[in-house]
Amino acid sequence: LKKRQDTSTPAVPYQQVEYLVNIAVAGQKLNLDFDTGSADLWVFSDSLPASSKKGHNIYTPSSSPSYKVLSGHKWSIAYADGSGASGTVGTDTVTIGGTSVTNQAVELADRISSSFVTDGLDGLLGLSFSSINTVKPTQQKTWFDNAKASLSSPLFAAYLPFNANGAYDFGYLDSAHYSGTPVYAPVDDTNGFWEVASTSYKVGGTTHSLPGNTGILDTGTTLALMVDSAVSAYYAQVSGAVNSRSLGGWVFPCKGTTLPDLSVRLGPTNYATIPGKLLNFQPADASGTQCYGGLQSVGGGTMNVYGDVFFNAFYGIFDANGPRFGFAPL
Ligand SMILES: N[C@H]1[C@H](O)[C@@H](N2CCC[C@H]2CO)[C@@H]2OC[C@H]1O2
Repeated sequence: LKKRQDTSTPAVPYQQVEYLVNIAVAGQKLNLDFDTGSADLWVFSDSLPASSKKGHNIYTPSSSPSYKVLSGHKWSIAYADGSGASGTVGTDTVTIGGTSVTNQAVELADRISSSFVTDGLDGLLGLSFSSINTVKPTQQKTWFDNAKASLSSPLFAAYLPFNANGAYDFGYLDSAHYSGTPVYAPVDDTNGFWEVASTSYKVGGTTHSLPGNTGILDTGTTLALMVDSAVSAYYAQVSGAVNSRSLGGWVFPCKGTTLPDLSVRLGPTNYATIPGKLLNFQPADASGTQCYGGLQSVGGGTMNVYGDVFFNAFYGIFDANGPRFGFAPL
């Protein structure tokens, strides 16, 4: 984090697990999932049932002198993966790296869906545009929106290398986190996402067009999710690949498969090439004969989702000036 007075503070340390980042809400340390695909900052709170709280860091507003209730305010969020949470709202001081935001809306979960109990996270920190924040009756701003004026540049970057510790850099680009020169694509924030045009892709030496398609850059999504025509064209290059209903998506033989690279167009000019080796997500079954692809179907529509498998190959720069999205190989 670099603030205007340029005090140099370490990049925010973060753990590989769910790309969690340890932050302080009024001095209470929590592991939050930094999510560029949503705009709510919510935490496990002491109003959750004991069974849900097991194994989690819990934010207790009663022990925070700076906490204030945002009376009459509620939130409720449903995510694309079917999970969800809801509760009440307050404000407190939220510090990430060296930057503190006072009066940050902190959404207290009094209900969470089951997947959150077993996940290693204590909540989410939304980094999309505040226009999709779910707090009612008065919509609230993201931590980045509140912090950006005090950062040396109104930007943050995601460094999420495969199987290694990473970082979120707020206010500056860390040259140790990427190679070459970043290229940029204009962002359309109409839907509240870091959304760019994504009108073609390349696989196996062929360029395929995706008329009218876009892509959102979403650190909270694990895989790359594309429209069916692209997913089919990709796995047509992989012998033995099948779209398995029982295994929940496209799988292929773990042994003997060399996956092709996937190049996706971001913006009017540039392609980002995800190496095939990053597109083998994990064994799909206990026997380990079938492997589950890192590229899966987004279902319907024309909005592709570039999740963590993208960031395993590229430093992602989320720049409010524009807004624009930049990327450079790790
Ligand atoms: N932006 C994403 C969000 O981050 C995801 N999850 C929601 C709750 C935890 C988090 C990680 O599993 C979910 O999948 C796609 C979209 O919604």
